[in-house]
Amino acid sequence: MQPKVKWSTKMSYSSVATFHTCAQGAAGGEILSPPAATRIEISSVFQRFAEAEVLCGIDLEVTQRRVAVVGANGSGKSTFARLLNGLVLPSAGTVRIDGLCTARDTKAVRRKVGFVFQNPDTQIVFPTVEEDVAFGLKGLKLSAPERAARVEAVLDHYGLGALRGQSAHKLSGGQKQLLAIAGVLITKPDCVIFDEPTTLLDLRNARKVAQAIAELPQTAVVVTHDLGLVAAFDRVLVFDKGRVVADDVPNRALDAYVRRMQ
Ligand SMILES: Nc1ncnc2c1ncn2[C@@H]1O[C@H](COP(=O)(O)OP(=O)(O)OP(=O)(O)O)[C@@H](O)[C@H]1O
Repeated sequence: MQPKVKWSTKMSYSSVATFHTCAQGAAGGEILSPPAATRIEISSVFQRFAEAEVLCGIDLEVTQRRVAVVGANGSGKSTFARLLNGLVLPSAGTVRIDGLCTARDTKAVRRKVGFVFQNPDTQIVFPTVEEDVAFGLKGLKLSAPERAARVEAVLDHYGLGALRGQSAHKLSGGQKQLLAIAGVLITKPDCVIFDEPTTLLDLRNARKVAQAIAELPQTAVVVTHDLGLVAAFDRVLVFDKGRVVADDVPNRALDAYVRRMQ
């Protein structure tokens, strides 16, 4: 049985001086209100790979903006994260994002939900910083000035403006992670999934990425082993052996996790 918690919708992020706001301004649109929080509905989800049952009957409704997923190695966290934008489709059950079914409406879900991988090298595909970040706009119907404005806004926001002509693969680990985040956010997804975004980073770069996540106006679901990262989140899900074994505000959920790991 998963613990039942009555959640209130609240916004824990403080900064609204975000790329989202900047880019809309740069592109000539309205600024002001952040997007509504994304509704994630997961009903009776099982995930099997060959004989292995990796997720065993997950039922969740998520409407908070900052949600962390923690748990032991191999407990199913990344698989869960991949379900949220249709990278993995459930063996049984349904995943809905703002009413869209990941199995049936996969393309629309992918447009809505961005995914930042643990290792930015897997996400960086173009030679220069500017080309790489602009790639996400390829499928969108934008005019050349709109494209240029979005690229400039996102590069400036993540401190990459001066590096725009540089080889993306020559960036530092932290700069690469920020580039990977920029490459996802330039498409303005409603929700962003991060799979262990700070694992490969030193303290300074981990802090930069944590700040980038904290500033997002969108919903963010973050898989992490970095418990400090999630202290100010709205909700923490603790996974163990494919099940959600605690689902609570950070201090209570993290206490439950630490007790399990002893
Ligand atoms: N595509 C796949 N095919 C087969 N098995 C898989 C696949 N993806 C994940 N698994 C298995 O599912 C289990 C859960 O993996 P997952 O990556 O979701 O765990 P995790 O909690 O994110 O682990 P970690 O903290 O180590 O990153 C593991 O045993 C893994 O080997």
